[in-house]
Amino acid sequence: MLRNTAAIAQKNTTLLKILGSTRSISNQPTIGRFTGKTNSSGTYTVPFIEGDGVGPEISKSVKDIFSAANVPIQWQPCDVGPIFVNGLTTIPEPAVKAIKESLVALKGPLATPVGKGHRSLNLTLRKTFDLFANVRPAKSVPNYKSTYENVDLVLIRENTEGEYSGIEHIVTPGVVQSIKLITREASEKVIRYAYEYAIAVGRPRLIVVHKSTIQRLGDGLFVQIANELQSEYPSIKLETQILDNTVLNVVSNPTLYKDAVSVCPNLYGDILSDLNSGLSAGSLGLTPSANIGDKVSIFEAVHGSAPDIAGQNKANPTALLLSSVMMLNHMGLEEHASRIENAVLSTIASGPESRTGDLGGSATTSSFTECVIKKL
Ligand SMILES: NC(=O)C1=CN([C@@H]2O[C@H](COP(=O)(O)OP(=O)(O)OC[C@H]3O[C@@H](n4cnc5c(N)ncnc54)[C@H](O)[C@@H]3O)[C@@H](O)[C@H]2O)C=CC1
Ligand SMILES: O=C(O)CCC(=O)C(=O)O
Repeated sequence: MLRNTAAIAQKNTTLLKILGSTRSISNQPTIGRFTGKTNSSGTYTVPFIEGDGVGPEISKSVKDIFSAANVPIQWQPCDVGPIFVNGLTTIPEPAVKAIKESLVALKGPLATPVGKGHRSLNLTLRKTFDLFANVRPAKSVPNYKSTYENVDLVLIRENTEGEYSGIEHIVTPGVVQSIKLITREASEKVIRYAYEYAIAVGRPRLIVVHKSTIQRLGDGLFVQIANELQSEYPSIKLETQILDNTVLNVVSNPTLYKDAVSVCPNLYGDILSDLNSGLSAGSLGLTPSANIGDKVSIFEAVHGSAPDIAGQNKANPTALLLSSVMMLNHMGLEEHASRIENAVLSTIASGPESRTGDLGGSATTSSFTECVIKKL
């Protein structure tokens, strides 16, 4: 057993030398730490919401790789099909109970009907468990050339309110009001988390991205709170940047953000993180994310259900795999995390025949998965 662990560690060190430093962060901020326990057989139970569209295909990839890597996790299928209570979209009680017990879950993409039916289940999950911070790292992959090189961006998005509050009404026919809600409570939670995250990962700058020149009260409060908290985090340099400026800077030279963590209100974060994915890989297929709450955290790819390629064995499972790697680090299973992460990255690094179509390769979801398993 010891010899095995030593061999794995040696293999990991060698791979890390080839691939550069690890992408997902094993140093955890002090807020939102995992407190779950293993069951009597030494494994963790983790609810798995496989999701819609490409969800089941990429979820199978994660399950096959975890099984081959002997990760001490027992998946629990988790159905979040919507239930309406007093006209509001809610998550079924068994799913809520399972996630509250496990304190962690992995989630595939969930599709949202446009303009009718249930409200977004993604947002409902974030609200139900108060997952106030959405961490979205976007990093270039070694040996995979895309338009930009050496991209290494970390964005933290407010995750429970802002433009996603869902407070809308018709004032009079032809006039609609959508409310962007910004509260001190939610803003303080995400900004404090962002400071702590910057310390944990050793990035000396925190950049608050905002548009308080126009949204003077809402974004103004967000910026004000960042300024107020600064004295508690003297090792972190706080900067404020207007959103349009950030967009220009990041597409002109993403390396300007290499030593920074950015934090912003909800919708800006949604859009900027897709931009960051485009800069790091030219595809959404690589970008993971963590939805962090004080007790519960849910890990998911940044991308959606990709209906255009669903059911065709074409989807890139990397974003969900790297989300699962973030989850393993969060749970303190760092060795398993780096083993899977290195196998995934070295598969992509091996060349076009082992990459999926979104990265210009010829691999299918399942052949990519087989390749990762061989590299474990
Ligand atoms: N967190 C979540 O579960 C999210 C769910 N959605 C939902 O997903 C549905 C589709 O949304 P879209 O706007 O089409 O965005 P999308 O992210 O599903 O797709 C955008 C483009 O990226 C490609 N793509 C996405 N994931 C990929 C992967 N793993 N491998 C290869 N290519 C990939 C798609 O083929 C498509 O061309 C909608 O119902 C939306 O509400 C959207 C974003 C996030
Ligand atoms: O729930 C949705 O349909 C989209 C959610 C979203 O924008 C996100 O996950 O970033």
